[in-house]
This record gives sequence, structure tokens and C-alpha cells, in this order.
Amino acid sequence: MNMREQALLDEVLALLDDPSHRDHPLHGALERLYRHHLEQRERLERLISIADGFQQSAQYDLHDARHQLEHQRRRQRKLSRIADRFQELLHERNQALEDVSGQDPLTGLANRRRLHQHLEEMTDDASQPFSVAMIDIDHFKVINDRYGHAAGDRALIALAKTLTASLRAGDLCGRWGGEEFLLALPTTRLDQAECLVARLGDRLRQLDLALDASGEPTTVTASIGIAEHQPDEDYRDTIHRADQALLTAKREGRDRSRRAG
Ligand SMILES: Nc1nc2c(ncn2[C@@H]2O[C@H](COP(=O)(O)OP(=O)(O)OP(=O)(O)O)[C@@H](O)[C@H]2O)c(=O)[nH]1
Repeated sequence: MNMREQALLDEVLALLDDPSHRDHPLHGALERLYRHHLEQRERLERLISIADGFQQSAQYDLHDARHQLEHQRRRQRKLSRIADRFQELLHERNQALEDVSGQDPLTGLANRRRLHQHLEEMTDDASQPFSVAMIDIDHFKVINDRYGHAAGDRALIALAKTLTASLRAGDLCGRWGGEEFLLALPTTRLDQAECLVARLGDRLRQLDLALDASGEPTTVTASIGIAEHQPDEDYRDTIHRADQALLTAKREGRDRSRRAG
């Protein structure tokens, strides 16, 4: 209540208390008005105090909710860090297992590590010539884009099967990475390797990957680079030459093989 209001009320109360005004005709009405005003003021103060209470409790609730939300967020961030680390560990472990087993997990073919070991052994046996062939499936990205990654995986498995089924005993087919395969062909001169690779190219071309829902055959072609190991050559250099020949095959239009010089 402000001071002016209080002064007015004091004045009214003094008038009401003054015995000389007791018989005044407006005395009763003024007294009722005064009491009514006091009651109204009391009610208003109660309402204000209830509203204050509500506001305070709402502030507490809001503060509490913010606190809980922040706590939840911190927990979520921590959990997601743990999950990420767990994924990393799992990945590292799988990688380690894959390395040890020497097997590509998708196709079951020899992995890159195993191919290295194998070629190193072949190089050590200096009495035997050998050739390598690097095979890269043409436009494989289109398969993934058109039919999805899972279908792409199925296609790689089917291609790997076709490759291994077409090889001679003693030949090794491995997955060099992605949609690239490497053949290690013992006791094989470049001409023989070229014949073998031509046969493989035909088989791959004829393979229906059966990915199209309409029943239309899905086929692919491959580009292949071949190189014969040279005496005293590091097998990595032989692979490099096969890779260069493969690039030439790609450049010259794909679906063909090229010999390394
Ligand atoms: N589904 C699946 N796709 C793979 C895998 N590894 C590699 N790829 C895909 O193979 C495709 C390779 O694409 P590019 O390197 O552009 O080669 P490309 O489309 O075959 O074209 P060219 O080699 O130039 O004829 C990419 O779409 C990769 O995602 C795999 O393990 N699974």
C-alpha cells in the first residue's frame, strides 16, 4: 500500500472514530465502505502472495529441469564417447583378426597381407617364373549407386567365386581392396597369363549378378593389367607394373587386358 492510500485510510478512520460525527447520515455508509475496502485489500494481498508462491515454485521447477537436462546431456556425451571408443576397438580387433587369418571377410579370398606373403614366397623360389594380374571391375560404383551397397557386396562375392572357379590349382586369387582382385600365377609366362586372363574376362562378362528386380541380367566387365616377374625384381615392382598396365586398359576403354612392358 502506498503512503497516499494509507494517509487517506487514516483520515477516514479518524472521521469514523470521532464521536461528533457519529450521528452523521453518511457515517454508516462510510464505515461499510471502509470495511469493504479493507476486505478487498486483504484479498488482493492474499492473491499476490499466492501468485508469488507460484512464480517462485515455477522458477525452482525450471531450474531443476535445466539442471536435469544438463546432467542428461553430459551422460549422453559420455555414453556416445564410450560407444565410439568401443566401435574403434571392435574395428581394430576385426582388422587384427582379419590380418591374422589372411582372409578377406566379405569374399573369403586371400587378403592383401596373405597375397604379400604368398608373392614373397614365390619370389624366394627363384627357379620359377610367375606372373601377376590386377583385375578391376569396371564402373562398379554404378552397381552400388543403382542397387545399393548390400547388393554391391553380393556382387563382389559372386565375382570372387567366378574368379576362383576359373583358376588352376596353385593359382591364388586375392582381394587387393575394394573392387580390385590380384591373381598370383606360379610358373606362368606372360603369354600364358594373357590366355588365362582372357578366359577370366569372358567368364566375368557372362556372369549374371541377378541384381535387377525386373529379372534383366546384371553384368559387369573388368579391366586387367598383367605383368611377369623379372629375375631379381622385387615382387612389389611387378605388382606396380601390372597396376600401370591396368590403368592403360582403363584408359583405352575398359573391358580388356593389357600387358606390362
Ligand atoms: N558394395 C561394396 N562396394 C565397394 C566395396 N569396396 C569398394 N566398393 C565400391 O567400389 C566403387 C569403386 O568406385 P571407383 O573407384 O570410382 O571405380 P569404378 O566405379 O569401378 O570405375 P572404374 O574403376 O574407373 O571403371 C566405389 O563405389 C566403392 O564404394 C565393398 O566392399 N562393397
